[in-house]
Amino acid sequence: MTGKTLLSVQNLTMRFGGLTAIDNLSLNVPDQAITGIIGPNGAGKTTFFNCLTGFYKPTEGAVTLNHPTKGPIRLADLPSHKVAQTAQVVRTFQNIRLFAQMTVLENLVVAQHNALQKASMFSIAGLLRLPGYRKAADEAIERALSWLKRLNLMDIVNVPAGALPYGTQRRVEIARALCVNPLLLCLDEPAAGLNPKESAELNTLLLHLVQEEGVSILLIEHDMSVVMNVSDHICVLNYGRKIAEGTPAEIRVDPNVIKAYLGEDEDDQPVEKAS
Ligand SMILES: Nc1ncnc2c1ncn2[C@@H]1O[C@H](COP(=O)(O)OP(=O)(O)OP(=O)(O)O)[C@@H](O)[C@H]1O
Repeated sequence: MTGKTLLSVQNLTMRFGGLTAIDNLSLNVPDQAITGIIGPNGAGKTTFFNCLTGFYKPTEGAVTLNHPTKGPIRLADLPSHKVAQTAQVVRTFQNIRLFAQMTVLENLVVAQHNALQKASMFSIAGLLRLPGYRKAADEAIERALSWLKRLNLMDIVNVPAGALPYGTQRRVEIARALCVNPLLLCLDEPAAGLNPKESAELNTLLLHLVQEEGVSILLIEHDMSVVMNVSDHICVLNYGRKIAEGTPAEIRVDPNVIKAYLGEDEDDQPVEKAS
């Protein structure tokens, strides 16, 4: 952790008609750390990500990314495709969104379409394969291979994504998001569908990304074996409101959290897996 705040959320509210999905949320997301976002189903976690990444325009409030070289960027001022490019805030989704028929490498290169499109001058240079476009295409492949190496995925470079085991597909999704060079990586339930061994491997990967690669992570997760083991800081939402914030040790014993989430009826309990 650098002690700096990477993302400031101030009085964020998102309403859908009469339903308040995010209710006056304020939160400081630390730089080079993992911040867990937990809460029962419908608490507003994914809506929060949708507000960050420009998919929704918040009803009220502001989210500011404190960019190390560009200064403060108000995310709501950017069109959604610029949030990744300019503010370097990148997300993954609850359900896997890889192109199943494409190889792992192709999936990672396609993710860099913004840079390639710019270099193609929106088709002419690309069609003629002019040097500027070729350079951008080579760099996209190099960047993809570099992340695949760092994430130990080189043995599946040419395998169609759809043929991979579920846990590996999740890893490829994270590699693909990293190709966009995020400062803040927003992961929406990356442990969903993973077995305990895969969850433990995910923990190692997330800690590596923060400690060795300098990425900051916002992590929505129901799997407590992941969120409690890797988070530096946790924010708990319930009905769109922040009901607690603190270290994993503080959150585990917080009476409001136990009542609203951790201590629910057996059927609704978040997944506690041995790691
Ligand atoms: N586009 C939308 N239109 C109307 N209501 C919405 C919309 N998106 C989300 N909601 C509602 O906002 C509330 C919060 O939903 P959200 O998906 O953010 O919760 P969540 O905490 O991510 O839940 P889960 O853990 O089940 O993924 C829910 O009541 C949901 O039905």
